[in-house]
Amino acid sequence: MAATYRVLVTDKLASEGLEVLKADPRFEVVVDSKLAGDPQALRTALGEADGVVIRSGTMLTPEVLRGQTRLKAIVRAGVGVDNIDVTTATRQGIVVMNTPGGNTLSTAEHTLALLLALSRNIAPACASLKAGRWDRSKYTGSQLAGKTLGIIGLGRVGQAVAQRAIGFGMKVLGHDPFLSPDRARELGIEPTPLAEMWCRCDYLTLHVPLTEETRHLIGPAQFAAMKPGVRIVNCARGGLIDEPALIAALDAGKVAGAAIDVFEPEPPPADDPLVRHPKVLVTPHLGASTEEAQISVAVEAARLLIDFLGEGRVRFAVNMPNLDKAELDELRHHLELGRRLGMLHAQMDRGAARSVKLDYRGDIASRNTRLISAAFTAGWMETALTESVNLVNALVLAQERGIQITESHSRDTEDFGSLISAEVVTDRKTYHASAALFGRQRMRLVGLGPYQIDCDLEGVMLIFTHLDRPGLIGSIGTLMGNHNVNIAQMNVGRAVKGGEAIGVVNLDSIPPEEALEALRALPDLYSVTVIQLPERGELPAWLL
Ligand SMILES: NC(=O)C1=CN([C@@H]2O[C@H](COP(=O)(O)OP(=O)(O)OC[C@H]3O[C@@H](n4cnc5c(N)ncnc54)[C@H](O)[C@@H]3O)[C@@H](O)[C@H]2O)C=CC1
Ligand SMILES: O=C(O)C(=O)COP(=O)(O)O
Repeated sequence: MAATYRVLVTDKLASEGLEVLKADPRFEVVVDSKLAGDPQALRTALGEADGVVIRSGTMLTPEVLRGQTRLKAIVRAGVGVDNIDVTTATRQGIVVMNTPGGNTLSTAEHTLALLLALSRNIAPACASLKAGRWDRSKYTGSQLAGKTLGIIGLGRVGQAVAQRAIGFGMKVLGHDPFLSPDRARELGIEPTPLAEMWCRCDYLTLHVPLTEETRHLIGPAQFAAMKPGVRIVNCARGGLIDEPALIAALDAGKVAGAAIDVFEPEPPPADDPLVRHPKVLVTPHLGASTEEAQISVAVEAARLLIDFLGEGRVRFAVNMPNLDKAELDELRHHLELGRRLGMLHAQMDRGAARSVKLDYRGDIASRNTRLISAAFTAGWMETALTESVNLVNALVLAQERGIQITESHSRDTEDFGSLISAEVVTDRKTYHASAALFGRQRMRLVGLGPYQIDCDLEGVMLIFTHLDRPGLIGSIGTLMGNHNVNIAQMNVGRAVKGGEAIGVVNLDSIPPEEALEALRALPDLYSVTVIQLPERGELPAWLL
């Protein structure tokens, strides 16, 4: 059987992960770590891949990702996604996933290893002895027990470090805006504002992601506020510490020592002053480099890709809500209903969009409606945009265009188990349409403008407004027949007898232009629109 999906692996991945991918006949695996150092070749190779697995060595920059049309998934075998331009990936409709948890313990242990090695001068003492010296007093260290450790970032790694430091008899202070003070106390950590942390700690360790907000979290002002003789460990990301400011603080004696596992850039230049500094202990980004962590993240990365590309299941995505297989199976038809409603709106009114209001009623109101709104938006924008729109990027693309997509929810419905209504405001008009599923998957249009209607939301639909009078519907039928266009179904709706009414005719083919001209010339026919939707059962690739 020929493989369906091509997966590129551009960083060193444990063979156990590669085996998981290779064992699935749907997957062709291409391993090429040279690509990580060649952005142009990487860009070209990604053009022929459905998924890519990376670690921290591959930079997925905007230049590499822009314009990628085949690539659907990026999996980071590890935690930090700062080497991926997630914004560009999202705009391109590419899901970005990571494997949190798999390397937590190894990273926490490495942090403790650095903390101990720094305090006990392990590296210089080892080098000295190997050079033939027996220098015991020069390498007198400092004990961890009884000292205060400040942890910035109390996520998985930060908490695991806290637990271990407490085991060494340290007092632990912590700062994390997303951990409640009560939970921190339960973990034995004293929640502490950053300003207070600097002046109270003998040791500081960082465990936050690198973002625009955390870049240079520690700079000259923070070093100035620190307790003299503080020791610093960084096993998170190089950009978190302003490196020249750290060197100055080390030289001034304010900081007694630093242990650094991560750099900016990686690898650092051979003459990097921080790497060469005598008070700095360095390792080459080894936090996650244990056999156990590497097997765990590689196997998990492979499973994430198989689940996503093979089954449409989204786990550990950083740029879209997670979606498991059962939920996707259950929501699939509602997602498609939302998408078709969006496609209908786009064709009913081609004015400049201002806002969209989606109203969810009944059972569907308690489901993941944000995804249905994304599906609506994808359907609504897909013909207008050159880039492909899917569940990942639809809401972002709308937001970038200044279009607000809002939702309302209500458990009550009058006639339907679940009802989705969309109101789109453009510079021309405000248009309203509602749809519901009949049975599990029959998609029905049940409201158009002020009218109730009931017809299949599929294929070619001729929608017309007209005066509610005898004979008009018959002449439309005759006209279609004369042009050899077969009518599959016909439905009419009206607000009052003898007033303006709406008609929806499901056709087997698109009527020729002469037929439409003849229709428009019929007396008492006010508007005619031809809508083209997917046929019954047809789903886009991203919903299969
Ligand atoms: N050296 C290595 O090999 C490894 C490095 N890492 C790095 O460690 C970081 C943490 O990993 P995990 O603990 O697994 O991630 P996590 O997502 O569980 O924890 C990150 C924590 O940082 C907190 N945070 C975010 N901004 C903050 C701020 N401004 N101040 C204080 N806290 C803030 C978050 O609320 C979260 O609790 C990763 O983002 C990655 O950069 C992770 C694994 C291996
Ligand atoms: O998981 C992370 O964030 C790490 O920093 C580990 O990086 P690596 O996969 O070892 O290149």
